[in-house]
Amino acid sequence: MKKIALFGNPNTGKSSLFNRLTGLRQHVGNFPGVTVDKHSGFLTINGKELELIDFPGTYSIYPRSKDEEVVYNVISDPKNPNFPEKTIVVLDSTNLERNLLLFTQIYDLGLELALVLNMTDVASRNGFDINILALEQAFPAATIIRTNARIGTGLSELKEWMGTDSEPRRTNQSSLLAKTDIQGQIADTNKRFERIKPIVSQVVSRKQTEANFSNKLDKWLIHPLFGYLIFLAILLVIFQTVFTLASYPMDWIDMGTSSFASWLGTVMPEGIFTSLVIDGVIPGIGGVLIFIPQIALLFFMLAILEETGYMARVVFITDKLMRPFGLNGKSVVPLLSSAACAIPGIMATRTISSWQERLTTILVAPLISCSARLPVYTLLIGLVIPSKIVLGVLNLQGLVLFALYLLGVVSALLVAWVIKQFFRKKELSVFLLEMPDYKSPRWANVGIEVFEKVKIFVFDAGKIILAISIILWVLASFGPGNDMEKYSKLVKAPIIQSEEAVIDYETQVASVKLEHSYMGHMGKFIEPVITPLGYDWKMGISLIASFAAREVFVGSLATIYSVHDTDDDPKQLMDKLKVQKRDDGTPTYNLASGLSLLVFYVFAMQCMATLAVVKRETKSWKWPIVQVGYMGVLAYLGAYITYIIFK
Ligand SMILES: Nc1nc2c(ncn2[C@@H]2O[C@H](COP(=O)(O)OP(=O)(O)OP(=O)(O)O)[C@@H](O)[C@H]2O)c(=O)[nH]1
Ligand SMILES: [Mg+2]
Repeated sequence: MKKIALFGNPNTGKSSLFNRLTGLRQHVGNFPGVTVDKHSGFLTINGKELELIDFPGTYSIYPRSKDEEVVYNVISDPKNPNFPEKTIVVLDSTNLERNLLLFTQIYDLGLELALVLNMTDVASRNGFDINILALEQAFPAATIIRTNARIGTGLSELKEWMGTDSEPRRTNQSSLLAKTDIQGQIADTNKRFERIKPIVSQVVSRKQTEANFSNKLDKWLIHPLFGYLIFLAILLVIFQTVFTLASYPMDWIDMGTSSFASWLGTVMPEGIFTSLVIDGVIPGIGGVLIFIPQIALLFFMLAILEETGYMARVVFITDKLMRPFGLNGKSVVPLLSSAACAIPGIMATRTISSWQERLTTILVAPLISCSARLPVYTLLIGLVIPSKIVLGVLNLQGLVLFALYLLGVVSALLVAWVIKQFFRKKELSVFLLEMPDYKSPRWANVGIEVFEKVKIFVFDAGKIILAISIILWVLASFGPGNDMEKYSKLVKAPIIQSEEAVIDYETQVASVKLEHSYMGHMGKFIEPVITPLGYDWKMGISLIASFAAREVFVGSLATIYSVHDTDDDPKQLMDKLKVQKRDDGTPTYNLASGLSLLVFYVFAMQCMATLAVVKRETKSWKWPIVQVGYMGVLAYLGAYITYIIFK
């Protein structure tokens, strides 16, 4: 079958054309780097079936990153199964000078090609006048077609060209440089711009129009001071929304799953299977559903920012700040989103086209303190930090909370810097980023984006989360021999059958059972390892249980210390923890062990949902394992040092 390739700079409308021609739904976004892999679709012209391949946008055929290699690999090798018979190079008519670099590189290879001038509407709105005759003279071997992919003008002409038979042409690969010849590529790029400049000045003339809408807005939005302030304000709004608005549906989901579970408890016969469903499967499913509101809301807002073109400005103004750390401007939104939850944050790294920078962002994102750490922070701070005023106005507890968040951010940047030293990859220093015009968002695109993100999370990450929930349930519900039964019989049954006494009895039984379960044994087993950090086996159990999710820490401590209803009265658990003593009579939860636990929670990778998403996004178990490893080492060392200092 005849293959036709779509090449072009990022954000020139390749995917829009592809969708128009093939009727498929490729994700389109007003943001460079939306397509990160090639996609093919089929169409029939004059009874002949053709395969159209949409490639990721690149500024040059020489790759600057892994995902851009796909273009070079195909075009440098006529034997490649995807080597096209015909090639369409899509150019943004408002920026010919930059777009022609890639075009001349492909033109010189002698392929059968069409030069598609897209965005003609934007060009004429901005007063550009393009002299087609002069362009034809400069590139006689190419067919020039003008299009507007948004509404579909010029498509019939393009289809006609695609349908005509072409004579087999000998491609001329001699102008192609080696992929690794960076010096040669830079020299070649400079030479090409020398050649392009006079062509552009002949082809393009521009009427002096008033500063257009986009330019006027940009005066403020990429202003060196106001740009940042506006961005911060927008972020504040996003977080507030994700935090507050999402908390309602999250509460409903939480309530819904727990009341469903307790209802099931009343109708199902008592036994292992019921316990599996109620304590393993339903909390597992609930643990997946609970993240949906945050994911949907965040991506709804990010999709709007992306569609309008604002995101490209964010990338532009933050890029310089992030480069020294091996990150780029596109890492900013994922990292900031991680303060709400690392899961949508990591999923948002898709827009980072450089694999190295994307991986770095993914690896450090969970170091940013997320909302699940907050209950743990609050409990422990309340326990070991006195509520007093320091430096005149600051509350010490608030200050510690702030310090924990700061520790997360600083360590994320430092780790990113360390990762950069590992990679040491030479990237071409020419970084071109263009500002797309502001456009009003297309709601269909926003909807598709939100739906896709939620779907990926539920189906791919959901499976793993459910599996780990069940494993944890097994560990907590079974124990060696029949110790669990034996010891729980020793708990004295209440003499007076008041409701309170019964609940009290049940929570004590649960606590004894947990102590003698596999999980309890694991807690005791790891005790020697965590004693240097100032922890005992009870904390050990909670640490293991909170591998599922950090907030489980509070709940499992409540079970161990036989406190029921932490939701209604968190003070009850705190009071109980305050009076716990070690063997030598000192309090279990003192400043040193409390701070050590806090530091542990800043660093430790205790969220299976995040791991599941990292596995999904990096398509291998390698990176989640690396993440658990390095964060575990940080957590252990950090907690150890903290304990030594404050002991
Ligand atoms: N006004 C106007 N907008 C267009 C035109 N063609 C595409 N767009 C818009 O430009 C943006 C980018 O389009 P895409 O099709 O995603 O561009 P792409 O070249 O595939 O981008 P990458 O995959 O990132 O390289 C979208 O918001 C489109 O709706 C056009 O001719 N006129
Ligand atoms: Mg695309």
